[in-house]
Amino acid sequence: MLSDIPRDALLRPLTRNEVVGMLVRLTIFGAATYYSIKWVVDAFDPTQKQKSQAKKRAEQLMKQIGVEGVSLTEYEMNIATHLVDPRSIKVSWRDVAGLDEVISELQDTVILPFQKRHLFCGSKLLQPPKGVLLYGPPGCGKTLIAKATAKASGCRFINLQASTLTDKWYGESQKLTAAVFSMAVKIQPCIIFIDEIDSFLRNRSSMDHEATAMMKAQFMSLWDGLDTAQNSQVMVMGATNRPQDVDAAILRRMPTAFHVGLPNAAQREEILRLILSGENLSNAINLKEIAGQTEGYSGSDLKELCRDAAMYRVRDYVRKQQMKQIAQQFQLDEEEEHLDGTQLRPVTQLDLMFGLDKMKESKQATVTADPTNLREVPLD
Ligand SMILES: Nc1ncnc2c1ncn2[C@@H]1O[C@H](COP(=O)(O)OP(=O)(O)OP(=O)(O)O)[C@@H](O)[C@H]1O
Repeated sequence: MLSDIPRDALLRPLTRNEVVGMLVRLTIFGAATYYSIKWVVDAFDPTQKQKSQAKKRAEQLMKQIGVEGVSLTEYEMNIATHLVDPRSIKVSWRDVAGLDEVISELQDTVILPFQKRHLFCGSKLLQPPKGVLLYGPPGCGKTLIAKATAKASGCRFINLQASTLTDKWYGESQKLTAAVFSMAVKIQPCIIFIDEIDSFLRNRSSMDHEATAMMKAQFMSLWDGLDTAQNSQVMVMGATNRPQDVDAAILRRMPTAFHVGLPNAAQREEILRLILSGENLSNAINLKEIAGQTEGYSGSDLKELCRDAAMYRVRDYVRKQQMKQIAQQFQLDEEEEHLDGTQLRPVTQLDLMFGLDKMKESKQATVTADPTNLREVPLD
């Protein structure tokens, strides 16, 4: 084919127009190749749908919490799906009973530095902690406190599940870990909350997978980076039932630790009062008596007890309605006229006692199955 072109034409230098034309053709060809390859890769990527859903959700959440004009990487977008809008959190301090001391300390050490930033700027001694640990047995209010803290501080809140970082391909975990911190800095003030931090940052051992060990080391170094950035308003808040399983190096990074222990009798009474507030209670209710008989119960146990107690009157109501229908069938409705009401009867002391008995039985079964479940674990 080249032989058909006159020799002169091949040897003469290209004109300006020809060079421009060639460059344009090359650019179009390059762009077409790039987009075709991208389209094929995207079409065969099984996580593509997930990624675009995550992007949409992240954008929506960012808009909701009032972050605009911040551009996020693909990995930061993924982390952004775990953002919580403090205004959408229903829990406030009023929903936490019997933990006044913890709340007051949290207000001083965590919330104040976020809210009154100017008072903490001048002094190195007054720098807010970069890590806070809530520890204690299950069901005693750690998550409740974390949520109320986020609400009260007005900070952006990343509710990070360990699996978000760990259940990933090799290399992805490290990128996501980096994204947690870079995104938190972009949207600060921000609290990174990690529930069950022991499962994520547990004692390092020689058995650790290389990727896990690297991810932990990276997490710590990024965390330390927050310290050097004096003005950063990012805090890691961890919660655990098993502080003894958390890596010692991680515990050192959370010098401010709050023990959220099993409630004593007075605290149990407060929790019961809070849980039952708003319920229709009989005048003869004696919460002190129930509190006295629930030694070793967590707030969550007490809630379950009250739920059971409240259910007895629903069952009573349904049973009486059924009796009424049967009576009507036998034309006995005059006698059963008083059952016509649609109101539930008040919760009585007897209901609570029944609830307590049921709870005792189920606790007995749990203790037999796993005695370590209900034991309180000290920090050191
Ligand atoms: N101090 C409390 N005041 C009011 N309610 C409480 C309190 N403690 C626990 N509860 C009730 O128990 C439920 C469970 O509490 P929460 O999830 O905060 O416990 P937790 O300590 O985080 O438990 P886990 O370690 O199992 O995650 C709460 O939703 C709340 O209804």
